[in-house]
Amino acid sequence: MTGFLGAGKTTLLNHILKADHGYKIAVIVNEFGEVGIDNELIVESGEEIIEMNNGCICCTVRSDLVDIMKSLLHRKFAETPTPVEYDRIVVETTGLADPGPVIQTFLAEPLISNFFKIDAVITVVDAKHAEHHLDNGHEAKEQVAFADVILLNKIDLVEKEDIARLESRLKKMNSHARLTHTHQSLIDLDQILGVNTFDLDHKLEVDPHFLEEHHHHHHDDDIFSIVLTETRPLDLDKVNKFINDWLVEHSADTYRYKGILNVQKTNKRVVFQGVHMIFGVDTDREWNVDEDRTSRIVVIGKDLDEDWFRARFSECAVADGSV
Ligand SMILES: Nc1nc2c(ncn2[C@@H]2O[C@H](COP(=O)(O)OP(=O)(O)OP(=O)(O)O)[C@@H](O)[C@H]2O)c(=O)[nH]1
Repeated sequence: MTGFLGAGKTTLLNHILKADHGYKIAVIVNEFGEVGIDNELIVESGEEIIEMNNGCICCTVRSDLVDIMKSLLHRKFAETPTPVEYDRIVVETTGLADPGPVIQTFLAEPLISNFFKIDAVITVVDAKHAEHHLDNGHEAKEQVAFADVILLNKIDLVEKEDIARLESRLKKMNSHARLTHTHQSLIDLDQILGVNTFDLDHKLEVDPHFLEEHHHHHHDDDIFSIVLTETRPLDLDKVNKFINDWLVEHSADTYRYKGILNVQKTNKRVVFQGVHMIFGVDTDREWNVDEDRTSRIVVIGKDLDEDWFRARFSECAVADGSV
């Protein structure tokens, strides 16, 4: 499962985990940024969820992916203290991952290619922001080009003629993939699980060299993440002001942001996330008694003004530190 930052991958994953499809699914999630927030946003499902937060699945931690797959194999078939049952594995890549090297990892390692089959490369496309991302970087293009199934998501945010223009652009980039329009990544799971549409010849047409061992993916250095933390409770009015100023001054450079905030006068966690100008703030569960209530925001973007974010976030703390 791939797709640019904020396209709707975790939303799709949650849809898969909540649905009544009868499969046991193991999930591997790779997140961009040093602090994992996705794990907090994935629904409780009792399925095995393995996080990879130490780097990008398509380059620096490809060997970790191999180790995780081998360990899943071992835990299914050998007698181990931590057995796990699954019939399928869903891998959610980061929004900046190039799918080619990830696919290559599955095919190049004999133990993995003997026991696992790639069912489909599913690419979620953000109908609102895709044109900007396709125009400004190579990752979004690769993700579309390598897809077997494309979810053209967030159709609620765009006009019909914009969807038609984007759809025709996507079809020109990849005529092989099946394309479906979605809202909140809601798709009939028969269209994405057990579809057996992975086509190696198609991938080789996209990139004749992608199976070569030395293939190396280079991320644009100007896209990076910063993590903001604050141990003091936050004042909601100040947070609102911070977010307003952020959207006015920095929405173009902030590709994706997610945060879990400890706001004064509420015992619930405040979850804040967005993509460029489109953002949402909501409360979710209550903080657990022993839980560390440090507020954390991960911001991923282009040439981020780190000093501005740090200074402004620290001003959101309540003046006297009261809860
Ligand atoms: N309006 C609208 N918002 C959506 C839709 N699908 C997802 N979202 C929202 O878009 C934001 C990003 O969704 P995620 O599912 O977290 O995206 P993602 O691809 O996992 O993001 P990263 O893992 O950070 O790359 C969230 O706030 C979602 O609630 C949709 O169809 N319409």
